[in-house]
Amino acid sequence: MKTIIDKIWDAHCVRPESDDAPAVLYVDLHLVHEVTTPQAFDELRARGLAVRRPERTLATLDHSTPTLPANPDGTLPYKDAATRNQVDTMLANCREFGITLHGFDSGQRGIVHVMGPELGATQPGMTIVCGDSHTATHGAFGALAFGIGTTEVGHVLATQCLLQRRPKTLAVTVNGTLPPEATAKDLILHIIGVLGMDGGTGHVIEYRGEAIRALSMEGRMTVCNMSIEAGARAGLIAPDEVTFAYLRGRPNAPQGADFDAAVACWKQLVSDPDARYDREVVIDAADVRPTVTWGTNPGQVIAVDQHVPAQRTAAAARSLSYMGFDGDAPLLGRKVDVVFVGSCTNGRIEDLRAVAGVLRGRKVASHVRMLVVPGSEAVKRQAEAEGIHTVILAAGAQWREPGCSMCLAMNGDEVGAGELCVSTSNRNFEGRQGKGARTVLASPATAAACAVAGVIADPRQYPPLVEEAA
Ligand SMILES: CC(C)[C@H](C(=O)O)[C@@H](O)C(=O)O
Ligand code: SF4
Repeated sequence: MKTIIDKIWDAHCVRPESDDAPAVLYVDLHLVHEVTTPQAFDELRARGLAVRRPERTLATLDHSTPTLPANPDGTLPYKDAATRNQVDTMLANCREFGITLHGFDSGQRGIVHVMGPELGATQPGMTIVCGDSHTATHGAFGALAFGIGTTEVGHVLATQCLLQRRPKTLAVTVNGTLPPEATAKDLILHIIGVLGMDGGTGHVIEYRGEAIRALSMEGRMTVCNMSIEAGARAGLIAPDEVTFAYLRGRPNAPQGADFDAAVACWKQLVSDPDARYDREVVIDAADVRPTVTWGTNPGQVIAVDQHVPAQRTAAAARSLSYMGFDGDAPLLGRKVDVVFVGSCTNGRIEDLRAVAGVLRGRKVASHVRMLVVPGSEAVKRQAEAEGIHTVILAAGAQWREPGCSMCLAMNGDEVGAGELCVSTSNRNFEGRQGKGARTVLASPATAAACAVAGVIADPRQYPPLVEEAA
C-alpha cells in the first residue's frame, strides 16, 4: 500500500539509497533560471560535459528582469550591470548548451513556477527539479517537485539524475468547505501557522481532503508553493479531473489520443486507501479566515481581525520590534505604504481577477504605492484581454511587466526601509523586500483591500461593487 509520494519515488528510483549513499533519482523536467545556474554551466564547461537531456530542460528569465517597459532606445532598464549580466549569461548558456529558453519576445516568459504549468510542461507523476526553493508549486499537478542547490543543478544538467534521501511523508487533510471569504492563500497561511515554519522538515506533504479537491489549479499551486515555508521538501496534490482539464490542449502536454492515454496513467496517481504516512495533520476548512502574517517568518500568522499575540518569546519580540508592531494589539488600521500583487504564489490570472474585483469602482489610497506584476507574459495577455489592467490603472496602481519583482527585490523593485508592504508573495523575512522593509503576507483580496483602505484592512469590508444597471 503506497502513497502517491512513494509511487512517484519508486517509478524514478534508478538506485535505492544505502547507508553511505543517497538514492539516485531520475528527473523528468529540469527548470532553470538566471540566478542559480551560472556556476553550474561553468562546471559543465570546465569538465567538458554536455547537457544530458536538453529537451527535458526548460529555461526562463524572471528574478533579475526589470518590470518597467523598455527604454526609448529599446534597451531594458536593468537595476545594474550585475542583473543585466545574469540575464546575458543565461542567454549565452542556453544557446551554447542547446536549451530552450522562453526569453523576451517569446511571448511565454514568466516566473519559472508560473510558466512551467501554463505551458503544460508540468505533468502528473513527474519528478521536477529547479534551483529554486519554490519548486513545490509544481506539486499541484501530482508531481514530485524539489528545490535544489546550484551544485545539484550541475549534477542534473550533466546526468539528468539527482542524489536524494528518501523523504518522510506528511498528510495534511483539509476537511469541509472554506468559508466564502477565505482563499487558497488564507488556507496555506493557516496551515503553516498550524505546522510552524519548520513543522514539515524532512517531509513531503500530500495535501488532501474535500477543501483541497474544491480548489482550482491556481489555488492548488498557491497551496503547494508555500510548502517550503513550513520546512517541507515538497508538497503535492493527487491529480484529478480539475488537473486534466487544466492540462488538456496546453502546448507541452500530450496531444489527442496521447493525452487520453496519459490521463489513464495519471488516474493511478493516488494514495492507496490504507497507505501509511509518517505523520498526519487534520485541518478543518471552516476555521480558516482571511489570514495575514504579523512577524518575520511565514508561521507567524493571525486572522486579519485578530490581535497580534503578546510577546511571549525572544523570537516573537524580535519579530515585533522589526515589524514595528505592538504585542496584544490589532493589526487592522496599521498604516500601509506599499502593496505588492504578484509572485509565483499569487501572480496568476485568478489572483489578478480577485484584485480587480476589489479595485473596480474604488481608488488606491493616495499615500499607497501599489504594484501589480503578472506572473508571466501569458497572464499579462489574459488580464489585458479581460480589461483587468484598465481597472488596476484606473484605481491608481501600477501595471508592470512579468517577473519576480518585489517578491525578493532583486530587480530594483523595492520596499523602502521601515515601510510596511502588504504582499501576496511567500516570504516575510527581514529585508526580503528591501533593506529594512517590513512585509505582511496576505491573499490578493486582502492586499487589494489594504491598498484601498491605506491601512491593514479586512477584505470582507471591501466586497466587489455591483455595477448599477443603466
Ligand atoms: C533566487 C532563488 C535562489 C530563490 C529561491 O531559491 O527561492 C528565490 O526564488 C526566492 O524565492 O528566494
Ligand atoms: S516569485 Fe519570489 S518566490 Fe517565486 S521564484 Fe520568484 S523570487 Fe522566488
